[in-house]
Amino acid sequence: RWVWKNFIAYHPLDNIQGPASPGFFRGHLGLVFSSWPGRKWQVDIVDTYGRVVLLKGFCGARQLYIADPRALQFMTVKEPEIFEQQAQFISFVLHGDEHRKQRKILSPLFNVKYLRELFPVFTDIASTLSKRIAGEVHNGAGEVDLVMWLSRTALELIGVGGLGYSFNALDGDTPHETTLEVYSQYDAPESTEKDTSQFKNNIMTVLKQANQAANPAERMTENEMKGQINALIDSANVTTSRSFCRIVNELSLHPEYQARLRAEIMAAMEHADGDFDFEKLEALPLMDAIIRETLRRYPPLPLVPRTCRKDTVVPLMHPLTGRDGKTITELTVPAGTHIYLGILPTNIDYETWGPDAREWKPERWLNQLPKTVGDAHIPGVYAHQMTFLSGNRSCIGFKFALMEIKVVLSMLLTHFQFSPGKDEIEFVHAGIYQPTVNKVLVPTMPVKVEVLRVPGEDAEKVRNTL
Ligand code: HEM
Repeated sequence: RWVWKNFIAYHPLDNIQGPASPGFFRGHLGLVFSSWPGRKWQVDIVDTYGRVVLLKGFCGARQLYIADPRALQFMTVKEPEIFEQQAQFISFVLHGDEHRKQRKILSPLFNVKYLRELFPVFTDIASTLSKRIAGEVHNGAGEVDLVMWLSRTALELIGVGGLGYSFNALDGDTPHETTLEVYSQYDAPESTEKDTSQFKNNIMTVLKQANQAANPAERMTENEMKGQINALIDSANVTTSRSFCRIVNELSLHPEYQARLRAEIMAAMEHADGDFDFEKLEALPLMDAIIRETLRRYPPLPLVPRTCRKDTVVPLMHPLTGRDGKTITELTVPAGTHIYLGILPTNIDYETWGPDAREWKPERWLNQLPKTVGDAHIPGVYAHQMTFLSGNRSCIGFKFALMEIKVVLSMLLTHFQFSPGKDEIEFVHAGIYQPTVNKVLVPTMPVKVEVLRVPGEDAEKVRNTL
């Protein structure tokens, strides 16, 4: 029956176009998740076959790669319960009502009011980062591998900002606690020394309180709670740290934008007489444009996977041409089909963004966006892009992430000038993008750093560069 169903009988997806499978057992899996050609391959298949592509998974299983905005809207906003997340991937591993309840409980911790309170804490952490980087630069300029410091900063920001717990991640080579230690120390009275307890309402306390208040039969076990905390740290840490890396790298390759952004930040700071706060940071147009553009062009996650739970007809915005030459205006997706939601190809679609869609061009956000951007009805929660996804599984922490990026960038640019080091940095796909050099799959990002201002000292030299 399995052979009949999968290989002989008519299958509704067989009319969709796609590349030939490179092998029976792994199908295209090696290519979807490969580091080379990785991201480029995902864009190429959409360019070649259309915004829905038929791929093969294990033992010939049919899979779909989808980058059609209406289909993405349908799967993530209209029918997210049918197109469920695969548990082994990033994010909260809860489904249905449990997921909805948890999201509702946590939402207040990600709103602007709460983020405003976190601003000084973020600034402190970013300031420590500047000291650490300055400590690695001798004689005013040198190459620094920024990936380690930027990763540690992201960990510390989610630790203190999200969990009310300092990992001391910027304190040299201290090993980091496991979730188990963080979780149990958090309960213990002697933990107060490490506990940044001005944030009593952090994710950990809110989750614990909600769990205790729940009906005993519905309570999460301690292990499930730890799983949630782990998922949160994972979701928040690598995505954000890789975004820091990507933006710093782009600024090092585009010195004119780096100088303009530095001038924008310095002007706002001087105007505020050093009293730089959340609102002022939010109001910097070039900063916003650079972040939007980097996250659009280089989303840290190029795709997210889903599984279709029941036979469903999915509408399309862009009709496809089937293998039989006829037009397809909707897809019949059988239960059990694995689907990749194509974030990257949607973010850089020529029809939406115009002929410069694949350039890194922050200027587009400072001018009026083409009408086609609005007409595309991209369902994403942020800036017409799918980087933080859409619907009830969209990134709950995206405003948190944006504030982290803004605070870190403003601190870095008012202390340092970045330019390319001797090795070219290549961002490769390793589930998420990571910076590497010389095709070695170890996160590395050596960038030339010139100190413009020793942390804690006057900004005279920075002013002179403007
Ligand atoms: C630039 C940085 C970030 C990017 C690009 C990003 C992207 C995403 C994406 C694409 C998803 C959907 C995953 C899926 O459904 O399969 C997601 C979910 C999630 N993200 Fe983020 N994220 C970022 C930063 C953060 C931060 C800083 C936090 C926490 C402070 C966070 C917390 C979460 C959580 C908890 C979920 C699961 C939401 C749910 O299932 O209801 N993320 N993120």
